[in-house]
Formats: sequence, structure tokens, C-alpha cells
Amino acid sequence: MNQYEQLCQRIAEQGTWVTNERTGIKCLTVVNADLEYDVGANAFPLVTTRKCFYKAAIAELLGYLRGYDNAAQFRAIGCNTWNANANENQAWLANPARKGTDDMGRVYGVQGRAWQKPDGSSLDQLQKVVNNLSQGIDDRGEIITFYNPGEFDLGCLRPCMHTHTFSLLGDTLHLTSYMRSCDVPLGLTFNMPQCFVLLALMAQITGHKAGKVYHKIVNAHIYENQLDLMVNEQLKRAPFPMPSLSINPDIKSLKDIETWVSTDDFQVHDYQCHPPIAYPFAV
Ligand SMILES: Nc1nc(=O)c2c([nH]1)NC[C@@H]1CN(c3ccc(C(=O)N[C@@H](CCC(=O)O)C(=O)O)cc3)CN21
Ligand SMILES: O=c1ccn([C@H]2C[C@H](O)[C@@H](COP(=O)(O)O)O2)c(=O)[nH]1
Repeated sequence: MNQYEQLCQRIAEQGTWVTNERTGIKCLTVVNADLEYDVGANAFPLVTTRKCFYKAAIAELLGYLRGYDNAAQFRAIGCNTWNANANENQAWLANPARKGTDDMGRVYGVQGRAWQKPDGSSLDQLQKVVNNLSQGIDDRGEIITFYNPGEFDLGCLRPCMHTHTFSLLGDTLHLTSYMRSCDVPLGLTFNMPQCFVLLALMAQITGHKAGKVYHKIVNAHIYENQLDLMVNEQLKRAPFPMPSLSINPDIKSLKDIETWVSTDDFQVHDYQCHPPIAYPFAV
């Protein structure tokens, strides 16, 4: 059993039932989980005990890096994950800040690329980190945070993977990523490869070796309507060896990521997996 399945098992065996107001579905929950991905060794953390959709996960990450704020933009690059939160969540539909169909508001990428400053201008957190790392600078604050409590009411959902901190040790770049809330059967299968790709891409465009990702999760949960599939189906399957990932070496800058990069620039090798499982999604 590897780290993903161990976390699932831990929740199943030791979790506490917690009611969730927002979705109305209770969750079996643990606090504090640490996952680690070795990007330097190219061990791509794609779950093998069910078929996972890494192209959609990478597309979602590309959308965040480009500062997208609309589910149609995500769909256009092969990612459907924001349709429900943008268009079916009653609280967001009733929010006067919502600009219409598919609008997600000031979430993730908007905060990462255009954090609103008091003087009316905006701050591009990602560009600052790229500039520093490209010059070999780690000021011990190479942080991109999407967590802006003053603007929660302007977005459809608070960010779950909310902060990414880069650390440069010699010529090797590492990443520590923080997550406040984790849907382990669904969201985490996207978030693990996303953290890996984020470090791999940042190392590639800033000219460093990629080291490790340290993924720190606070609230890790399985929704009640997902538990039976997890315990009686997925956890009965034996994991396969981890696949690897290759990234188009022509990707050399943040501009490249913003302009022409697509999911076709990422190839997964040796992905042997069990059949898909359609887990229910809580809006
Ligand atoms: N309840 C909930 N769980 C989440 O994981 C989650 C949210 N809400 N809201 C915001 C984003 C959207 N995310 C999502 C949304 C949908 C899938 C999903 O349906 N995945 C399926 C099919 C993927 C595909 O076909 O592309 C899967 O089997 O992984 C995954 C992550 C992650 N986040
Ligand atoms: O990248 C993501 C985004 C979202 N999630 C999950 C975690 C929760 O189940 C929901 C968000 O609900 P909150 O009420 O805002 O905590 O989405 C994820 O796992 N990964």
C-alpha cells in the first residue's frame, strides 16, 4: 500500500464523522496528513488503484497559472472541474458579485496573478517568484498564496490548496504546498499530480533541478456517499508501480505557459491502473 491508499485506510479506520453545512453531506475526517513526492526521481504521484484523469488535472493547474476566473476557460483547455461550483452552488448563484454563467469570481489564479492592492494596482505573485528563482534568489518568502479572506465573498469557493512555498537549496528547487480541506477520493487525485507538475514546471522555467514536494493537508475527508466505494472497491485493489512524466523541454518561460502550453506537452509513461470509479461529487 502506498501513501495515498494509506491515507484512505487511515480515514476509514480512524476518522471521525463531521457534519458539513456547506454541502449538507457529512464526512469521515482526519486532521493532519503529510504526503511527499519525489520530482527529482520522476515518481509521478498518479493514483493507480483507479483510473485517474491527469490531463484534466494538469489543465486545471495551467488555468490557475494563467489566472483564469471562468469555468468556460477551464473547459476550453480540457478541464470540467469548475462547472458545478460556478453554476450549481446556490450560495454563489445568489451572490451579487457573480458576473454570470461560468463566472468563478476572485478565486485561485486571480489571487495568484492579480492580488488587489489598496492603491488600486495589482500584484503578480507568480511573476515575482519566477523572477527571483530565475536569478537564484530565495528570499525565504517565495510564496504564492490564493488565500485572501477579505475577498472570500467575491468567489465561488475558498481555495483548498491555498499556499505554495518554493525553497531553493543550492541548485535544487523544492515545494511545500498547504491544503486546508481535502476531498480524498476526488480532489486529492488531482492535487497530487498538480503539485508535482507545479514544481517540475517551475524548476524547468527557472533553470534548476527539481527536488521534492511536501504536501501538507489539514482536514482530509471522505464524504459519506463515497465511503462504500472507497472501502469495498478501491481499497481492495493492489497498487501498481508509479508512472513517470515527461514535459516538453521547449517550455522555457512563464510566457510560454501563458500562451501556447497545452496538456499535449505532458506525457505520462507506464501508467498501469485499475478501472475508473465514479465517485459522487458534493457541490
Ligand atoms: N466536493 C468537492 N470536491 C473536490 O475535490 C473539489 C470541489 N468540491 N470543488 C472544487 C474543485 C473541483 N475539483 C474536482 C471536481 C471534479 C472532479 C471529478 O469529477 N473527477 C472525476 C472525473 C474527472 C474527469 O473526467 O475529467 C474523477 O473520476 O476524478 C475532480 C476534482 C476539485 N475540487
Ligand atoms: O483542489 C481542491 C479543491 C477542492 N477540494 C475539495 C475539498 C472539499 O471537499 C471541497 C471544498 O469544500 P469547502 O467547504 O470549501 O472545504 O472541495 C479538494 O479536495 N481539492
